[in-house]
Amino acid sequence: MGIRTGAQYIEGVKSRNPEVWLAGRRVSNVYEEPVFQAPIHQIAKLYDLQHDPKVQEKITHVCAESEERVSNAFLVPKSYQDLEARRGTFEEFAKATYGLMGRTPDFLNVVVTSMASNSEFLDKYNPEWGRNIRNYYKYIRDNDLFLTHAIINPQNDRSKASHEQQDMYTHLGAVKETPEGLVVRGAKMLATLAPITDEVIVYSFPGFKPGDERYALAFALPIDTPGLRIICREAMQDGKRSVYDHPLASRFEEMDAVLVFNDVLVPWDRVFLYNNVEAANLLYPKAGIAQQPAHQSGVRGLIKLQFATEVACKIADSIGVDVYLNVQNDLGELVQSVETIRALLRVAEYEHEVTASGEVMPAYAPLETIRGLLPTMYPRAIEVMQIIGAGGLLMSPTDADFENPELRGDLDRYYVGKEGVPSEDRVHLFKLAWDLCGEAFGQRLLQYERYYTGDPIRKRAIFYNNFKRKDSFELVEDALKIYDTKNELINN
Ligand SMILES: Cc1cc2nc3c(=O)[nH]c(=O)nc-3n(C[C@H](O)[C@H](O)[C@H](O)COP(=O)(O)OP(=O)(O)OC[C@H]3O[C@@H](n4cnc5c(N)ncnc54)[C@H](O)[C@@H]3O)c2cc1C
Ligand SMILES: O=C(O)Cc1ccc(O)c(O)c1
Repeated sequence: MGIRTGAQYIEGVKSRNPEVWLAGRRVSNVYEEPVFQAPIHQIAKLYDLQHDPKVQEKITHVCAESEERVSNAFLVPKSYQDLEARRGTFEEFAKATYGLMGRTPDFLNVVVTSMASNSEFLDKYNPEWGRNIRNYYKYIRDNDLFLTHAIINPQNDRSKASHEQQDMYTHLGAVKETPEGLVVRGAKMLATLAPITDEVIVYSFPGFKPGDERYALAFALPIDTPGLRIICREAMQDGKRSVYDHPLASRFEEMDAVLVFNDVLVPWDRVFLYNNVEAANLLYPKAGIAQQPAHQSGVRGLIKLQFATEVACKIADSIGVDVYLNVQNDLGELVQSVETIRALLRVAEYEHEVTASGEVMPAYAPLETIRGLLPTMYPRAIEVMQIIGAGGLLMSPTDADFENPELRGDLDRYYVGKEGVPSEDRVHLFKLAWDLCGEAFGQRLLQYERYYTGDPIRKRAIFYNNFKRKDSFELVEDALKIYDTKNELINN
């Protein structure tokens, strides 16, 4: 089949009835659920983009193996040009959502592509695992599927390993083997967009300890698999809020969910790893998922930071405060943050690494630096927006107020911005800013930037330890050598 249209994606959503729970009730029809309507249509828009003649060549290619047109997210990069082509897809998808939706289909499509192309290390443990992930890659590529993922254990007692939790199946684990497959029980988080996806993939970041064997697993399933329960967090919009009052929150909310597996059968051909602590700990570093998906995260994060920066600049300009040095300093800092991430992305692409099989990956150090910096740069952009918007963020009336002729005169007079900025435009802009920096919707976007890639503190510590292990510290070594006054080496 190759690239799907938005209508085909929606047909898929309508054809399924996953067990979704929202605010205490079972959602009877995911497509008709007001909370999911806008995000479904945002995702559909991305599928339609793949058919838009203006960008089709930029974001898709004809796959040599299937001879069908597929997303560039399914490309196994072999050159810098392939990285550029893949970046094209990430960029167009992120621009269409202002970088606010992190788990658009391209993200997990890259994860699975990378797992499949680097799956050989699994053969040593079980040749079926590598074969299964390679077949799964072809399946999602050829059917252009949209996946969610759940890789974190629920937050119960983080000071204890999975096998030390109060209940053996609080964390998702294997219960038994059957001729048809593996039966799994327990919970995983935090499956973003789960209710409106086609499939779920489960794997883990490293950290398994001996004794954790039953929890060391990776697999994928259709999202409506019997026994799989999706428990949504509280929605941040009800699907009925005005687009004028909430220009972003009304459209771009990504639902997050805990997945509960009630003795779910995973067919053997969908098991990628099982009962093996060593293999599970190697999955993240060996299967390229530390690097290939971070390319998507970096491009998307750049566009989100750029968007927040533009919003901060526009609100400052609309009320004439960007004539002040302190405001220019804050806004200049945000523009420099954008430039920093942009430069790091280019370095990651230019200084790409080539694996033994010839696969090209963006370079680790600049990608990891992006991952280290965005969790503070994005919250800082939000803080600057709050500081510049100040009380204005809290004086916005609603579109209903603008529609009331009794009030309209006052609104036009007292909510006006600097010359040339009518009140309705100024209020609209401040509402856009409030969605980002005040609403629960915006707080989630901030929390996402802090944690989408794992705990930023531990990630930076790993980065430092890798640096220390590999760097030869030759500048310091050289400076410690003893030279005489003519700069001749006396003592090595
Ligand atoms: C908006 C959002 C969307 C997400 N979407 C997804 C998704 O689609 N799929 C998915 O699988 N995951 C998703 N995640 C989850 C994300 O991967 C985790 O939030 C992230 O890995 C951090 O784990 P945690 O939240 O369990 O925090 P924890 O690991 O519980 O950390 C909590 C705090 O304790 C500290 N801490 C915990 N353990 C240690 C330790 N061993 N040493 C030192 N300090 C420690 C941390 O520094 C942190 O401050 C999402 C998260 C957010 C916020
Ligand atoms: O670290 C990144 O930037 C991207 C990334 C890769 C794999 C994951 O499972 C994940 O949640 C996030």
